[in-house]
Amino acid sequence: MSVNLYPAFGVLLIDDEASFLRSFSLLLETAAGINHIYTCEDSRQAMDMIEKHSIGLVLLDINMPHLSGEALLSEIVERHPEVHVIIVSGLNQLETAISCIRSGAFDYFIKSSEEKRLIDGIKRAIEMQEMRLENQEMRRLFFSDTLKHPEAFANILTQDKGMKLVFQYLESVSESSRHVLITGESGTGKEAIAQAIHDLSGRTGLLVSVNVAGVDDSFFSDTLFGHARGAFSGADQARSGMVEQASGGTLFLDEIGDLSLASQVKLLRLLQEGEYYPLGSDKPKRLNARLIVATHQNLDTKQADGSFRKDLYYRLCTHQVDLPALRKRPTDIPLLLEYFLEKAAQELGRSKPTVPKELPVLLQNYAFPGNVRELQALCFDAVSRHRGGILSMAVFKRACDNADVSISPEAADAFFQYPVDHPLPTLQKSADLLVDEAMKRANGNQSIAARLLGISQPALSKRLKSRKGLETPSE
Ligand SMILES: Nc1ncnc2c1ncn2[C@@H]1O[C@H](COP(=O)(O)OP(=O)(O)OP(=O)(O)O)[C@@H](O)[C@H]1O
Repeated sequence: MSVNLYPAFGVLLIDDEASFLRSFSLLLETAAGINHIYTCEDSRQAMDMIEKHSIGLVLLDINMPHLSGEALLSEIVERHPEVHVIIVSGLNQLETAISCIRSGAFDYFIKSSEEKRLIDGIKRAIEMQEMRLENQEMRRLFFSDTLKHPEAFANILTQDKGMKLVFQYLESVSESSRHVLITGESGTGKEAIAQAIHDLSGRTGLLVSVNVAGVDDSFFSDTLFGHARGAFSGADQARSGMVEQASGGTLFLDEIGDLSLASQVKLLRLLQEGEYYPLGSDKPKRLNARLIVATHQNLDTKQADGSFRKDLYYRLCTHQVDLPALRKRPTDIPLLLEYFLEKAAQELGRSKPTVPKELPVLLQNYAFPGNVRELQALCFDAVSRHRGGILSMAVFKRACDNADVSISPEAADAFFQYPVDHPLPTLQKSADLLVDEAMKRANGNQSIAARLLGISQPALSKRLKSRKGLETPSE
């Protein structure tokens, strides 16, 4: 069975004491889940190992025969400045520590250091190295404008630049062990993106999804952490929680913005400690899953009104993507329309209907509060009612007619930002400007423009004709 390696790069332990190498490896694996480890007893072979095994972090002893730790440190810094080196030495000498740090060591610990301090220092170095690699990957993707694994996004159709940047960003952080926060309105594809992140990560475990909206605190603990036998009346059997089921894989917590404050504390503790206790058990278990969380809520507002913990937010937001609403990516609408009509036709065992050419234009002027999910549902509804010939627009028009067309305060503010030093346009002029804008948005289609303006098509046609008459120069 293949095992997930953490971190993605190799960690090389160099020490001439074989027994120390064994116990140190064991400590790194049990206390920090680090299992991508190489060991080296003869410091003369270290440079070859660094090159052969894509080493990103070296944990180096100082006192060694043949080639001392200080000499090796200088060589690593010169030939592989990208590799972080932490000195883990039996020597408790301030001078040596200062000299190593000056020569380029990332940190210095003595072997008898408190275990937690040592592990925290090593984790810090791993995080820094992961961040450096992510930045490097992001730069590469930014300049090449290509994806290494487009297949991971095969189910997320888009030709929107913003979405493509999201894909590139996710590819560059895919191998990181750090958590990802996905925000975006309902139906924008957050769950589909979580699946893509999991596929890209190469993790061999499962993607386990839990919707935490409306879940009370004890149900949350039981669902995530599981319980021991006899933990409460009715717990006849021990049951593993979702954290364990996602071990070696990804745990996806959807609707995290709706999590109760009591459960937020538990989630924070899980992330801080990296371990948890099943209900009724005093044996801790390690968190061995990557966490992805998603919400359609505005977490800034929720932090401001005290309903979402700031410390939890900071833990979750190391990697964050915000998915644009469908109305903000109008070029995706024709693409998704074709895709969902085809899919609906296949599932309903029919041939795909012909799309009237004004349908994409109509939909590009609709706000889509339910985003991609809503478009998908409309397509299925339209195909199921279709009786041959050109697809009727009735289903889509009904959705547009039911839309809330009230202007939001922000839109109203933007609309009335008319420079105070300009004279106001007359009512007639304003109406003409509105008509022009509607015709532009409707791609010249009068019936769609009339809908946008809330008037009938003949009324719009009359208005346009009378304007033409006025514009014709008199002889
Ligand atoms: N770009 C896309 N291409 C194809 N299908 C998509 C795309 N985006 C979303 N979908 C589909 O739309 C539906 C809704 O997507 P998804 O469940 O991922 O949204 P969500 O943001 O998680 O919604 P919610 O906030 O309500 O949980 C799914 O069936 C998904 O497969």
